[in-house]
Amino acid sequence: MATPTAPVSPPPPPRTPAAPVWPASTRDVPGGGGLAVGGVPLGEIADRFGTPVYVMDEDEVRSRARAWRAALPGADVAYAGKAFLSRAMIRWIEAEGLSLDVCSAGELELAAHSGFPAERIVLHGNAKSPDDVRAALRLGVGRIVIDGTGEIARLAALVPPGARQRVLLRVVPGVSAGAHAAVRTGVEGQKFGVPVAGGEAEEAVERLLGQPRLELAGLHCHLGSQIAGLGPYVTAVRRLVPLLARIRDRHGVTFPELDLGGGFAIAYREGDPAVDPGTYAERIGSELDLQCARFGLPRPRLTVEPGRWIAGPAGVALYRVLSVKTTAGRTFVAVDGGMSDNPRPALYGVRYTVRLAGRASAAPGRSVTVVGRHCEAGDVLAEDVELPGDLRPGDVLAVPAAGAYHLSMASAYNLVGRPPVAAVTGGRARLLVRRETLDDLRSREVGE
Ligand SMILES: Cc1ncc(COP(=O)(O)O)c(C=O)c1O
Ligand SMILES: N[C@@H](CCCC[NH3+])C(=O)O
Repeated sequence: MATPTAPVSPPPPPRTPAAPVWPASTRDVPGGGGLAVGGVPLGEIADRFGTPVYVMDEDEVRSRARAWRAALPGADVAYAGKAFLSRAMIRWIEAEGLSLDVCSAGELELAAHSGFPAERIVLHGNAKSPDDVRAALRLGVGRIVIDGTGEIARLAALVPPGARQRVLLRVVPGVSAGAHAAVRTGVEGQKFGVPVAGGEAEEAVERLLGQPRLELAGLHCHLGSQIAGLGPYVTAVRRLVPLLARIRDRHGVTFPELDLGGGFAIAYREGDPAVDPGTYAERIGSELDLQCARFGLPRPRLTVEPGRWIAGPAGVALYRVLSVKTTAGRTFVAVDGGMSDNPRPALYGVRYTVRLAGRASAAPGRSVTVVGRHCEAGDVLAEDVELPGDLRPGDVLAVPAAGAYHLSMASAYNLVGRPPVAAVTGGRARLLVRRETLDDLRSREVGE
């Protein structure tokens, strides 16, 4: 009788390596002083600028920007400003040689007034307002991404006679990817782009090619956000290159550019996978070569649009503990910020890790839930995290991976005012953006 063999399970898919959650400059302060980032003790930052406060590690931002440029020589790396934008951030991105993706006249004007070259700016938006488009044309942005067929004639009509605006067409390749349904933009049935399936994209290309004031330079797609694997990007290339070939066959046009968007995952908690730019470059680059060779197309210049990957891990949010309360067997540590400065837990169910930052503690840890100060039970930052048992009001807590989509999505909920941003580098901290004060909020009240 044959010996029964153990059932053979397929080999596990290759996992993206775990990524650091804290900026590379994070250290323990000697003598029990807690944590430091960029050479500055976080407790000192909390005392100097107040809490909540967002700390951006300038060197971390710059090295992350450089990582994408180094991984993709010759490609265009456009930082997606929606993740976090401030004058300093714009200057760092400019100095590192990146382009900038904006999606409103507000982001665009801030970039232009901060000296960012307009030709390196890409304007996005599924519903660009007349102000957005006018600002883009006045400032001379390099590319405008067309999101729908209805936009084509409207935009062309605003381009002054004799001028030509370079555009890309945002297409939907039918690829479902992203950490939450709300951020999956690569599939049909959501508001962005023009589907490849069913010929809609080809129809839009035809219309664009018929507009002498628009210069269609290529296709764009953005699959979604917080995408940890590369499979979706490979599939997108496999769908977009055949579309490029169909366009070439039908219209005799070969586009010089292909923009594959952003969406690269970062780690929010220890052990989370993240995208590695080098691996992306290798995998997507070789797929692009393969598909282009297959269809006899020259390889277009690639654009990528990382937002979160550059800004997220460079940011640390600091809060002060306001209360520690044990109720019905659970301990809640409430801090002086929450869903008004970080709506991500409430929007996408994301949970963060937290550390005591203002001092060291030898007290044994206990499991607590860190909550915000807002009027909702869902205002939770971190669930069942281990923090020292002697945690008390006044302690400073630090939340990592806080540089992207926190402040840029912050609100004035409960009229607490948005936190300031301080940059750290080389042992020094400086204020980039001041706190929104109650006077700021009251000054908007102009009627009775
Ligand atoms: C068009 C476009 N490009 C780039 C990004 C940046 O995404 P992420 O911050 O996930 O890299 C976004 C947002 O998801 C986007 O909508
Ligand atoms: N705001 C989302 C990502 C959406 C990206 C914008 N296209 C987040 O916090 O994860």
